[in-house]
Amino acid sequence: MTYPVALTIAGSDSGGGAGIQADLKTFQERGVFGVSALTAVTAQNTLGVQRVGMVEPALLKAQLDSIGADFQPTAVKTGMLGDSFTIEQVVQAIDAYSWTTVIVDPVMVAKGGHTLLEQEAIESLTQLLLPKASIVTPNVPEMELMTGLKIEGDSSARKSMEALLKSGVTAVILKGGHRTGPLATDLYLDQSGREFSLSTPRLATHQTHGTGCTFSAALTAELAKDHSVEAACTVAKRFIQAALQYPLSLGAGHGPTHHAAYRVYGQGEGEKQDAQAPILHYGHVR
Ligand SMILES: Nc1ncnc2c1ncn2[C@@H]1O[C@H](COP(=O)(O)OP(=O)(O)O)[C@@H](O)[C@H]1O
Ligand SMILES: Cc1ncc(COP(=O)(O)O)c(N)n1
Repeated sequence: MTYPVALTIAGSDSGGGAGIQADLKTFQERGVFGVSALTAVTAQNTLGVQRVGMVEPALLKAQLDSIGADFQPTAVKTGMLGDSFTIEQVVQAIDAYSWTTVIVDPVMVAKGGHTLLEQEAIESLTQLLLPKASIVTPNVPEMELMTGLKIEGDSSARKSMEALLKSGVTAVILKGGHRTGPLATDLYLDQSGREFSLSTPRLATHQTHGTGCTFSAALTAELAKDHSVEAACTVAKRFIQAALQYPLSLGAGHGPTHHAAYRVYGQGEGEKQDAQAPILHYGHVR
């Protein structure tokens, strides 16, 4: 059996908690070989983003072609894409190399408020990239920007998921980090009408830099190993919960999550049973 390969197409975070760095650390933790194509370089730390430079288009294309010519990634993840032109290039590579399992984390704004996707590129993302995607994993602000619908409760959350499915994406996971309440609940809905939710206790922490990248990278790794969508979502939720629960306390701002925590502190099995294991609910997303 060949070792599974996962590709991340994303920006570099010099602070190591988000972006390409979070993705590759997570891929390694989950036992897949990570390859990467950089879209942008950010000068960034736990205090914020100090500078952003896009990778020149020909160099991005060369990276995608190098990977496409020599590897067969069984899952591909996108993170920070920056602008419309980059999105178009990514779509071309998906077509050219027939990458079929594509997870889109629609990164738009960093936790510190810095814009990571031009406003005008949101339309390219929903119209060009989402029709090629297996799963899109927006947080609440990203969902509101993509659909133009305000999310105030569970019924508006569900409506916005239905609206986003019209883009042609196979499945939507609406992440619950930006909502309130005792549980951090992620909602899943797909084109076939299958739905479930994953809940864990909401942790009181500011060490949340890169949560979205880490969650979607864990999801991508599990799908690269050909695990079912449901099993992959469950592992991703456990992985991010452990990463938030056992912080490293690095930096003076929004610190990174602990990418090794799931392996080191518990995987919700046997003796290592994790009290924070997610509650999986099937049926109607309220
Ligand atoms: N305080 C928290 N406690 C527990 N889980 C959280 C917390 N914040 C975020 N999560 C989880 O982390 C993952 C990423 O969600 P979110 O923070 O909304 O994404 P993003 O980084 O894109 O804003 C989701 O599974 C979400 O439920
Ligand atoms: C290169 C890069 N990609 C993604 C994020 C989003 O992560 P977060 O929302 O936690 O700031 C980021 N800050 N930097």
